[in-house]
Amino acid sequence: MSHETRRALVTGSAGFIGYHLCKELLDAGFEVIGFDGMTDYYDVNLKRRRHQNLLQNPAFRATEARLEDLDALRETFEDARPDIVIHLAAQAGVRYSLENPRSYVETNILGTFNLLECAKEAAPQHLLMASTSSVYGANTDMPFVETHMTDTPLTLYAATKKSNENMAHAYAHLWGLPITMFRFFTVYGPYGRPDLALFKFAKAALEGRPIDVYNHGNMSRDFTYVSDLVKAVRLLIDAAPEPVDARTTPIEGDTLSPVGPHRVVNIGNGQNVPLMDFISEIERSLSMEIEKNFMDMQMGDVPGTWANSDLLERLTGYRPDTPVSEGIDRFIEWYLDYYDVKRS
Ligand SMILES: Cc1cn([C@H]2C[C@H](O)[C@@H](COP(=O)(O)OP(=O)(O)O[C@H]3O[C@H](C)C(=O)[C@H](O)[C@H]3O)O2)c(=O)[nH]c1=O
Repeated sequence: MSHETRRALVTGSAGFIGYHLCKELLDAGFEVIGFDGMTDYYDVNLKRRRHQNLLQNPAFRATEARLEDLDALRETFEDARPDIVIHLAAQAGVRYSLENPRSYVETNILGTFNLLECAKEAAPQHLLMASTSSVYGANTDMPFVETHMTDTPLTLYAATKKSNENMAHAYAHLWGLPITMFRFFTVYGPYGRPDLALFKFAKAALEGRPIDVYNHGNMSRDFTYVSDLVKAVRLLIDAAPEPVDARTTPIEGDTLSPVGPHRVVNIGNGQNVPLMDFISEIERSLSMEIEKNFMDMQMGDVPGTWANSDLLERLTGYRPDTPVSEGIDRFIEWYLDYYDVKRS
């Protein structure tokens, strides 16, 4: 490996987005050090398989430990000596935060605090961390722009992610640590999380069961294809927020903090797709009609999301653009193969 090789530490490397990001970084020539708690929020075998796939590449290695385990995290940082840190490990999921709120505080608040402390000591060139479109909460002014109000979270999940944005701001200000926070919009694709709508809908349909459709289908999402998202993250690595005294030309609509190298960026597809259209695309892809069980709005859910991705494009020259029809086809192809589904 050449001296030029950059080392990236990725937390949540066995997770859905982490897995795809590690692949993207390995393809781009990074040495990648993964860190994952392998929690049993969903099927751990899927997480194991993702790590196994990554381990095929000699430039990847990983530690299995929880973020809450400060000693293990510190040891990983000392071993990795990362140039770049990408913090994706989290307790994710909107609705599960009503069932098990404590896990969000433990992983997202305490775990992220540990991560920030380790990053402060390791002083990487750039720390990039995941936030979520859920921070827009009760805001209905769409598309969501990064400068919109995010003071009305509807779940503890959103509240912990907004706290992460604020904690990161304090560390950027106090210690000069360059931090980019990305707000992800409903990510989907192969190797996706089993609790996400696409996975649940495809599984139920193929097993001949009805799907639960929330708010009687009157919802919409900015569904973002995972390969687009990880490409955006990779490009943002080289767009670190500058220190306050080294700034040149301002960027229109930038969220750069006036008191530290901290910026927030939406990563979304820029399309507001009605839930029923998303379901129709799954039916088209599977060539079958799916039985629907229409339900009321779920507590804490937001009716719609839609990203303004102008800032991402100004920073990287790129904006996600995979249509849901294409992304769903790629997911279904993966699902049928991975679970060895025989169709008549
Ligand atoms: C699981 C499920 C979902 N839905 C609806 C609810 C939404 O309108 C849409 C997509 O739901 P999904 O759970 O895939 O994604 P979000 O609720 O947007 O949440 C996800 O994206 C955000 C950004 C994160 O930050 C969360 O971590 C992530 O879980 O389908 C149903 O109608 N039935 C179902 O069984």
